[in-house]
Amino acid sequence: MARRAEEAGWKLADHPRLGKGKVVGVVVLDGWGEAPPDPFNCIHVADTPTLDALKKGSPERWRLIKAHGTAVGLPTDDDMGNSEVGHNALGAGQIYAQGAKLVDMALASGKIYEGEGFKYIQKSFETGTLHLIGLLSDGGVHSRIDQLQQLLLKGASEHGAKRIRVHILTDGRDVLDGSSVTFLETLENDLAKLQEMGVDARIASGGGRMYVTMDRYENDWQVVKRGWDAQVLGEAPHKFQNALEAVKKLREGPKANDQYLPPFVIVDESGKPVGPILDGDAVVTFNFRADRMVMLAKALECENFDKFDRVRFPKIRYAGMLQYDGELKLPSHYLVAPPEIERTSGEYLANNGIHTYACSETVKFGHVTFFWNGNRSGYFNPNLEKYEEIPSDTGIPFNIQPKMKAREVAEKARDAILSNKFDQVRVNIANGDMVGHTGDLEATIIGCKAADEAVKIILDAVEQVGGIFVVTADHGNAEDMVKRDKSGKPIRDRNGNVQPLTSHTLNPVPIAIGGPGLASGARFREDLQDAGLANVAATVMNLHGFEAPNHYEPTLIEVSAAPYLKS
Ligand SMILES: O=C(O)[C@H](O)COP(=O)(O)O
Ligand SMILES: [Mn+2]
Ligand SMILES: [Mn+2]
Repeated sequence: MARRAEEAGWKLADHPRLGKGKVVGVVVLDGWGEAPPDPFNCIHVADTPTLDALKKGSPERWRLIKAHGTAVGLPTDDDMGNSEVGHNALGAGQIYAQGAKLVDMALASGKIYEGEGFKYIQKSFETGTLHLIGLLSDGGVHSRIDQLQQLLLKGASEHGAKRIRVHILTDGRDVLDGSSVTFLETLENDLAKLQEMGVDARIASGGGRMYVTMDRYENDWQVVKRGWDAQVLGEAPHKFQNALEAVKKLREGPKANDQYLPPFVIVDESGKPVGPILDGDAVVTFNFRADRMVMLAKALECENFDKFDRVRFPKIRYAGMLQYDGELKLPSHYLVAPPEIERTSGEYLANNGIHTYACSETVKFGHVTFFWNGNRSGYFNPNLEKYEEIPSDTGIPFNIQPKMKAREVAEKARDAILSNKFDQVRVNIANGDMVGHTGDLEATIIGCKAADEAVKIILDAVEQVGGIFVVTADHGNAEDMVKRDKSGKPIRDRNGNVQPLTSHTLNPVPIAIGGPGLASGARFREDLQDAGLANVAATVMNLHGFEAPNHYEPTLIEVSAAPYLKS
């Protein structure tokens, strides 16, 4: 093994001051940023003694790091962080231009229309319909409406599409609830312009992203089926002649919101759906992010498919905005090549004999495995790695069960740490993020407390075996749950009500290191004020007793011969 690693350039140098053989517990708190104390900061309001103690510990072992914008490969510093880019950066130790940026570049240069993917779907433009399916918002996490507009207006119609049908998924998760109406108006406006130009362009179906289509990690295939029925078969419980009317009306339903709108189809005067997907059509899923599109990609592309009854499997030309799964090569056609994230810390550590255990519940399982490993789902070395998934609750919003599976995940991690079989035990604790996205403050406070308790279970196990811990997060969410004005004050309506912020934030996230196995002279450096998530991989490698490769973002820690002094 050592020889092979050396030959392929995978061998890591020994760290001059940090030894090997200590278990390193790596905890990623999903959606856990740092913000000033405030009634809408659910992390502050919640009882979180474990995380509080880490923060109060000392600046040598607790600090903040950037988790948004260019620090994680997003187009601008106005882009909030998200799990995909966050875990990519944490695991890869390098900053890659991410999907949003790659699509922007391909559109700006026009290269998107010269690529194999576009040329492939273009073959259907003469006689078939072009269907565009995806998340309609400017959230920039899974998709962006301006990319749809450019692809639609400039691209497809200028390149010969004569009949276009858009299948929308309303957001309210990466953007404010209720904003679906404005995005829809923008889209209708664009479609009207296309119609004036002689293109038969319409919305064909819709539904809320969390209830229709955008499930992930195979948590609930019924979500994808609901979308399939509306988009492909033209069948849904709600039928409207106009999409704006559909969304406005369906939002009136009890507990209805953008994320969970029921599926609807648009029909003509005779009640016939205006845009089912038929043989000979082209389909583009315009989300650039993989996790919540790859299930639909499977349904659209795989001959053998048993997840639900598709009823009809149309012969289409299908392309993803990006390729969503590089190993399965799915979809096989795509408009923009995904980032090639290489030489991740997981692969290095596997090549240097490190045994790794990774665990999360279903809704975040791929985050701590697939995203962490540079969008790769398998093991690097099955003899050294074990990935375990705890099934998430299905069919309910997470504010109903805000504790989620935090305790179960922590207990698995505890057992893995105590087993002495693993060098690294890595988990994602989902509550801050998943409950934060519901906009329900009370539930989020409960979720944050549950996450803190989970961290305690893991830190206690680390303590017991004389190990080391790293506790950090992938981006903010639960620390700010209200829409604010420019000065930071919550915006209130006439009745004094605030609008919950369901999305992620631009805030930095904490990172804490410690544990009895951590060398007494190890401390955070002071010269890396601008450090971000990509600096964590080198740090973790150090804690395993290795130097990080030169092309990695620098480690956050330094080790002096003498113990550091608490300030
Ligand atoms: O997919 C989601 O749930 C949100 O759009 C983003 O959340 P995540 O980046 O934390 O997964
Ligand atoms: Mn996340
Ligand atoms: Mn999230």
